[in-house]
Amino acid sequence: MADNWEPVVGIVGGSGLYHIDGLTEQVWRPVHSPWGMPSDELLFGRLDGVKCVFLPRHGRGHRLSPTNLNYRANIDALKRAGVTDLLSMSAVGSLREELPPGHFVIVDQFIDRSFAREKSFFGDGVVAHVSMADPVCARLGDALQAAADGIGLPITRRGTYLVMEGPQFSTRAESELYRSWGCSVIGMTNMPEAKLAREAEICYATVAMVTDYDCWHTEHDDVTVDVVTRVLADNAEKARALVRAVVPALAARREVCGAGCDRALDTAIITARSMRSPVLMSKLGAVAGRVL
Ligand SMILES: CSC[C@H]1O[C@H](OP(=O)(O)O)[C@H](O)[C@@H]1O
Ligand SMILES: Nc1ncnc2[nH]cnc12
Repeated sequence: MADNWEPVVGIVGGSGLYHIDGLTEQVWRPVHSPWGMPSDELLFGRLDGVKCVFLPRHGRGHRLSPTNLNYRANIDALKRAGVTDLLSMSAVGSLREELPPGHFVIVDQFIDRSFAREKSFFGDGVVAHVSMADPVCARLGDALQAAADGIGLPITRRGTYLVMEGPQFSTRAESELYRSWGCSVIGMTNMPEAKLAREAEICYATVAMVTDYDCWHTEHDDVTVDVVTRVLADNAEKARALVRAVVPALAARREVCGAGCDRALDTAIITARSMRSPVLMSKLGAVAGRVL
């Protein structure tokens, strides 16, 4: 590993989290991507001396819907910005009684039911298949757990996040179906974000912040934006505290990721070198340059 290797922590802020506290040397800068326009400029800065890059997932002012987010441009831009460790901060509905609004979950699995999104950097001309068996980085998950414990923030270590297409919320039958599948929380954005982070060899972890009980719970109102908004501000405060607590711990990383996220492409590309598309190869420079 190069002597000057330095972790860079990326934070994707979801609904309600449009900035983070305590960033020094702050500057918003556009990052251009061959995959199109990211959701917004990226906010560069330092937290306790650690390089950080923040991206509001839906753009400042929440302009972009989950379906229309350019997930590839977002991840490519974060990779270009040098991000090694990415924290996805996401509002979710709860599918379990024991995960009430205000509670946080460190997600460890996903079921991807999104269907109207570009899900890979690869394709005809450069075909690749990365493993998604363990879709989040266990090292980041451990660090988030320790940081949450350190600030007395109750957090659940494991859970499955069901990704729906949206933008409408689920029907009651869908909500009950996902509960019967054992899912813990539901949201609209973490896929293909997690898949693309894996393809880009960025360590990724999700902090799912519960805002509502979706529509299955007989003793709670069905989810609406109003219901969600009532909890968002509180959750955002806790999320900022968690980010501040975890970032210094991530700075201690001085070696390759034990979970292997940063080498995901070692065994993924199947297209013969002589047959690879020069056009796609040039777009893949930031994401896959290490192995191309
Ligand atoms: C405003 S409720 C629905 C909205 O909130 C979540 O967004 P994010 O994951 O970016 O926090 C959910 O996925 C929906 O996009
Ligand atoms: N119930 C819900 N369904 C989908 N996305 C959400 N984001 C917050 N609450 C949600």
